[in-house]
Amino acid sequence: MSDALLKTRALQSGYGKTIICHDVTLDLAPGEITCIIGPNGAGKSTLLKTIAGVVRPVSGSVTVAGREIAGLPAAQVARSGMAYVPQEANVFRQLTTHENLTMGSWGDKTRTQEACDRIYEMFPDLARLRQTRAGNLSGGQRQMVAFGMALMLAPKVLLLDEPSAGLSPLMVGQMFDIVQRVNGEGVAILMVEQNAIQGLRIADHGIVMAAGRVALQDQASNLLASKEVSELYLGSRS
Ligand SMILES: Nc1ncnc2c1ncn2[C@@H]1O[C@H](COP(=O)(O)OP(=O)(O)OP(=O)(O)O)[C@@H](O)[C@H]1O
Repeated sequence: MSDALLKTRALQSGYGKTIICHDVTLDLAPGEITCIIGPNGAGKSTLLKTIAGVVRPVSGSVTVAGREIAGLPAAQVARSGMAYVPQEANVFRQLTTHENLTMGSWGDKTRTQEACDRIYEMFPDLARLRQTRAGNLSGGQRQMVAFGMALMLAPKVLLLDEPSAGLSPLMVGQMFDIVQRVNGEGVAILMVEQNAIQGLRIADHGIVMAAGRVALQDQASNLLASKEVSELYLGSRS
């Protein structure tokens, strides 16, 4: 796919001398959702961190809109139009919701306020909790603050590491609705999800990672329909 917004080519990365991600090649087209699934320890989070610039690649390439970003520091990666929501340690606990949202903003008060208003409209809970310290929020609410912080950057590509982790079943549904809404506004999303069935249901494409490699990639609907994928990775559907 030559018109992909985000591409990785033969990407390798890991920690110290240990290579975790091997030869990862993937494309994310504009406006699409791709969901990465796979067993614990498969290297899904490491892959996302590598694309985000948090873990340095050993070799290979990452481009956003044709611009090479592999090996750039995370702050420069953010300027490429890509935002990353990590799974943990993703907010400043001493700061309020509102302070978290506005801390990375660009100084123009009107634009910052407009961006905040959009986030508060999307996450009514955050509007209600705007003066609450993030440390006093639930895990799910903190996840929403982190999501909001990423959206303040008006990204073209959003990397989400397990957006539904730790959420109640009701909030999982809400979170996936929000992911779809953000995508509906034209943001391409690469998302890691343990909640594989729900993640694939809202995705265009799916990637199965196993032992640090892309084991399978296909349209999400094909992965959902596949007996092999279902038996190995999706668990019970009941
Ligand atoms: N900071 C680190 N230093 C060293 N090894 C790490 C580090 N983070 C992860 N690993 C190792 O890398 C491997 C892949 O971990 P990773 O978190 O990327 O997998 P994952 O597919 O996201 O798993 P999960 O679904 O459990 O979150 C694991 O063996 C893990 O122990």
